This record gives sequence, C-alpha cells and structure tokens, in this order.
Amino acid sequence: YPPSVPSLPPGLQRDLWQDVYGQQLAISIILRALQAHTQNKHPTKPLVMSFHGSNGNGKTFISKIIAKNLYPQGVRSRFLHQFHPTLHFSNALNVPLYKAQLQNWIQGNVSICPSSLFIFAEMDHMPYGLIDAVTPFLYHQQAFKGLSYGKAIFIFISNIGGDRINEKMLEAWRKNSTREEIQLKDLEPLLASTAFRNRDSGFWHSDLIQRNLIDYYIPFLPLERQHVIECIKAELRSRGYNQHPEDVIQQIGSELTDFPPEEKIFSSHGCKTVATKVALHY
Ligand SMILES: Nc1ncnc2c1ncn2[C@@H]1O[C@H](COP(=O)(O)OP(=O)(O)OP(=O)(O)O)[C@@H](O)[C@H]1O
Repeated sequence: YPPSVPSLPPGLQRDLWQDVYGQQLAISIILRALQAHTQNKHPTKPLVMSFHGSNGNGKTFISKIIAKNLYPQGVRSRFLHQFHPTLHFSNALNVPLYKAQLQNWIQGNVSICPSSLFIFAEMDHMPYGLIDAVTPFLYHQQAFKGLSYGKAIFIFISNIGGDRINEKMLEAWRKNSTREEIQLKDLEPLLASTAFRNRDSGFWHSDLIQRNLIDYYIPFLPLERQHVIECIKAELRSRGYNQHPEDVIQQIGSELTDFPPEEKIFSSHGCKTVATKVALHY
C-alpha cells in the first residue's frame, strides 16, 4: 500500500486499502481530499465529495468506512447524518418544507459538532431543487449566521454518470489500457456535466454544480471478476469460513451477471449480490 498519511486515522487507510477492491483511483483521491481537509486547522469551506458509479461498486461501503474511522462511535456516531431521499424526502410537493428542515438540521448539528459528516445517498432520487438547500453552507466564508461550517464534510452518492464511467472503462479495455491508467481527469468533467444536465438527477441545474461547490467528483470503476472473487472470499471469511474450495468460489462468481454480454468483463451489480449468493451456498 502507499505510505500512510500521518494526519489521518491509520485504521481509515488500512480499511480502505485492505477491504475495498478495485477502487484505487477513488481511494487515493478520497485520502488526499481528507488529508488536505483535516490538516487545515481553519478550513473556510466544508469538504464536498460526490461519489459516482454503477451499482454495488463500493460507494456506500467506503462512506461507511470513513464514518467508522472518523468518530469514536463509528457509524453509530451522532455526528454522522445520512439522508435517503426515498425515505426522508419522498414527496416532491414538500420540497420547501424539506429545505427548511434540512437547513435547520445542518445548522443545529454543526453547532454541536463542527466536524459533522453529512451523507446524501441516492442523489438520483433527490427531488429537483432540494439539494440547493445546502448551498449556503458550502461557500468559502469564515462564518455563516455566526457559525463556521468549514470543518464539516458532505458526501453525495449516486449512480449518476455510472454509464459514462463504464463506457470509458470499456473503451480503455478495448484499447488494452489497464485499469490503473485511468485518471481522474479522464472522468471528472464527464461526471460534473452529466450530473448537471441529467433531468433525472438531484443535481439537475443545481447551484451546487453551477457555483463549483463540489470539490471532488469521484468515479467508482466497474468491478471485474477478480474483484468479485475477492468480495466472495471476504464474505466467506466474515461468516467464519477461512478455507473454501476454489470451485465453490468460481461457482458463486459464475452466478453473478457480467457486461457487456459478449465480452463479460465487468460485474453488472459489482459486489452487491455477493452476500445473498454466498448465503445460498453456505
Ligand atoms: N469495491 C468493493 N470492495 C469490496 N467490497 C465491495 C466493493 N463494492 C461493494 N462491495 C460489497 O458490496 C456491498 C454493496 O456495496 P455498496 O453498498 O457500497 O454499493 P454502492 O456502490 O453504494 O451501490 P448502489 O449504487 O447500488 O447503492 C458492500 O457492503 C460491500 O460488502
């Protein structure tokens, strides 16, 4: 693994490099972003990262690893706030009310813990206009309404742009480029423009993008068979099976679908269905 970053919890780096497969690009950007943010004693702007990629590639998994390692109570910390639009913002007619509630929530919680972490999952399902409620908190400023928001972290998670990432990866694969050759600059502009232009995206025409308030658009690459095999092994280990016959692992792997149909290079749902498939065998 790359040398560890002294200002970040060692557990965070270990968990990311050891437990997450095939997302080296995302991990290295996230660690650099967190390092820069935590080293700055008086950040004037919260850190804002947007995770993009298709199903089951580790976006939620990584956000949980971050939360687990940033707070003593881990994912149960009261400083971690997770929002799921289909659960919390299900009625598009209530957007004005949700906006007011969201702003109160952020303000109240940052006043208790300046280093609060706000995770917005399923940005694809966020009602139009709602996410702009967070815009006032994200500008470079010393304080907003007497409170400094600079130490807070915002993470957005979505499948928006996942197809574009997958297309680029397929293109690279057909040109014999390796996964490691893909760089942020190959994908980041695609993600920002797709999020802004896609009518089905919670970022559609949002101030957040227009005003460049998202610091990093982080691509999650589609997982390949070798990564899925690692996920199967990890799932077996978590169930107490340390020895497992290779043919069973291959059998479970073959039950997962791949794309494109002809070449079958990438797993259609990443590692998402691995736990269920393993459960059928053990
Ligand atoms: N890159 C990965 N490395 C290791 N395990 C992974 C990876 N991606 C996914 N997993 C496993 O699959 C499960 C589901 O992944 P996760 O919830 O992170 O997917 P996601 O990218 O958030 O997908 P979705 O967009 O569908 O919400 C995780 O809890 C983890 O066990």
